Amino acid sequence: MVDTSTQAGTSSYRIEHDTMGEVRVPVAALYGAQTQRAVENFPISGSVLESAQIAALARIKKSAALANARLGVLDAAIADAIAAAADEVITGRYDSEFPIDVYQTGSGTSSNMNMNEVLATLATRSLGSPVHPNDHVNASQSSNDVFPTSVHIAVTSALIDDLIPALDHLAVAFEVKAELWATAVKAGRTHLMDATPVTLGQEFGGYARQMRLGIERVRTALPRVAEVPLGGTAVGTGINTPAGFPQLVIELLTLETELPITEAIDHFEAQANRDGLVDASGALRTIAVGLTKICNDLRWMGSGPNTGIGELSIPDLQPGSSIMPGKVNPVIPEAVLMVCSRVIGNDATIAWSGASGAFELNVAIPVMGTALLESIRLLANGARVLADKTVDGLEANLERARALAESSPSIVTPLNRVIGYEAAAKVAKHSVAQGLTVREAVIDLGFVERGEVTLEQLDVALDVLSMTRPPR
Ligand SMILES: O=C(O)C[C@H](O)C(=O)O
Repeated sequence: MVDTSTQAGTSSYRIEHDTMGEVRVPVAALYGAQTQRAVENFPISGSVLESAQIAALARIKKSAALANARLGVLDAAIADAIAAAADEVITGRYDSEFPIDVYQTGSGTSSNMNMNEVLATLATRSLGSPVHPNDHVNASQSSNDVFPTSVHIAVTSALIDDLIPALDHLAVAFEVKAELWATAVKAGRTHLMDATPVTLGQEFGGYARQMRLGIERVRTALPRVAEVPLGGTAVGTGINTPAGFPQLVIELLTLETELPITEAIDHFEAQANRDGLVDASGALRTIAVGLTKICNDLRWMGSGPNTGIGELSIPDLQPGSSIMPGKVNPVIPEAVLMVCSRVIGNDATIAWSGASGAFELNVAIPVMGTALLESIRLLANGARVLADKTVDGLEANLERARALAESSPSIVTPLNRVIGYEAAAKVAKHSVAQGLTVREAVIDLGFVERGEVTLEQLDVALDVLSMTRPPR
């Protein structure tokens, strides 16, 4: 397809052809006419495909070339040249040859053709005879099965290799604190109002479990993300593939990626929607919702130093204010809160895009892939940063935490069973109104004098630590 002649005044370009005619392409580019058209058609976001997805596309092309050779569709030398070219692209050294905007054709055809053109150029060079982007590199394939498969592969890999280990790392950090603070009593709070006591260990154990459930949610979504449409070609029928192609190409792809990729059980389902991605994003949204709550808890507990709750000291990482000297802020929880905002926003994008299909094809796949890969990266990095730069270094202000627990009027609750709910409510209100402890308020209101409760009963009932361990 390459016309090596250059026109006067266009020496930095070469002329390429496609089925629509001639296109001027930068002289050194490995890509061809269709990529150049897409670059010019979609100057929208300035964001291109993630490197992980480019590598996944190249792995698919390599597996397809080898499968095609084995099934007699491609000459072995051409297939080997394509596979070798794909290996080079997988290293990332040619990422700049993939300049097409994410906001492009909804099937990802432009990016599929970009890969076909780059591999065709590299394979042509190494083979010394023409390798065609469509006839050879794209043989037995369509963008409609290849491009979504590349998203699913990149997402599967990122979930297994990045997100799950990062969430585990954060869960361990919470578990360490849960054990350390097993008896560190503090005020419970519901509706942001004083409630009965808990321990810091109980709260942090809850956070750890929340992260472990997040891992379970991701693991549950994984098999559906790893089920790929490759082999269905244009509409799921597998038109233009040799018999046995889907099974063989996916077997080779599994070896190539070392991921638990499986062939779609129903190629029409797998091609017509991207529910697996919507599902995975839902798991990420739940994790982001949980992390938002946890980061806010940490900020509240670390608020102060003098006018806040101050049960925790959050590690000082950097001066907080350009104007208020000595002020230090909870910068990591704030950063992670923004991560969560983005993940929740990306989930809305992914859900809406997931609905953007008709009949045999979804037509919002590039943005789904990019948003999902971004969410995974942000959550994985955010979880690690939160663990290493905040949770690990948290210190409990044990005396302050206990004093606040003891000052909660809700510690009157165990007295319900001794003096009744209504009398206990009077005690709670009296303690707040008069600035007394609950114990003092009980005595002040004459409950001991009247023999309605003994001092020994009071000591047992008002022990804040024992309130954190109700009999089971
Ligand atoms: O690019 C292709 O292989 C197919 C395209 O997405 C289409 O369905 O029109």
